[in-house]
Amino acid sequence: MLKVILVASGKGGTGKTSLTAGVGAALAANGHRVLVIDGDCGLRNLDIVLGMSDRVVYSFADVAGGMVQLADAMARHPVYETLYLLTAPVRLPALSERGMDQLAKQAEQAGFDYLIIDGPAGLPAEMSFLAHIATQAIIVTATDRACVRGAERCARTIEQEYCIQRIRMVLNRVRPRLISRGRSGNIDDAMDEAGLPLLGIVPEDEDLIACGNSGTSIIAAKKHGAARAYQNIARRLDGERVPLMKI
Ligand SMILES: Nc1ncnc2c1ncn2[C@@H]1O[C@H](COP(=O)(O)OP(=O)(O)OP(=O)(O)O)[C@@H](O)[C@H]1O
Repeated sequence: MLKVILVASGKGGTGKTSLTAGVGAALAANGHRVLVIDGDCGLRNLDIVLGMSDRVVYSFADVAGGMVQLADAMARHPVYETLYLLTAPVRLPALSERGMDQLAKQAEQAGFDYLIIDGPAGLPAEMSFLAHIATQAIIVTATDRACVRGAERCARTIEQEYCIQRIRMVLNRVRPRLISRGRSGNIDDAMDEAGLPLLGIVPEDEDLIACGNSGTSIIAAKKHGAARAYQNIARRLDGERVPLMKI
């Protein structure tokens, strides 16, 4: 059965796109059929991080609006054959819940196991349409208190307004040295402040920045650091019990 996962955050730039690309590639590398959608209307960049800018023509809004079928609109990843991308429209489109339902239905009929939506930061108007089809959410946050507070607010709204019950948190850009010196919030404090179960932690990893710029998959490039963290998260999404990585 198709799992539809919304990746969201309170603040911008917390690592949603990097996580969507990394976890999507990890799930595909583990044999799943994965459709990733860039939900950041007007500010799309998942195609760049996936190295697929030259492959995208249609957006998810074209499919939801009935202008094109999913099978004709989605683009296949150059390395992972079971990973597909549907990009975001360049302008904010008129969306409908019915259109989004049709999109999810087509994804299910096409045999996808996962549909991962790289959502916009915060809670703009289009969020309600993206959240409408989601059955679970991942909130991505840094460990600093302001960011965690934003994550908590975002999670609460997603739960109350869009009725998504399964919401988990990923702590990104975790820097153990700063934590041990007391200069960065620690993992327990972040969990207490957000009141959310932890799906995973991703260490600060400068290779991510280089990979994102060149469109190289971090999963293909290395086995440790953020790549390992994304692999662990993919396995947990799949129901495996995987201990938190030591960083
Ligand atoms: N664990 C990490 N270590 C180092 N850099 C990271 C990490 N995660 C993300 N980044 C970098 O942070 C920047 C923002 O990440 P990303 O684009 O994934 O965030 P976003 O939440 O999707 O942003 P937006 O809210 O603007 O859509 C990028 O340059 C990315 O390479």
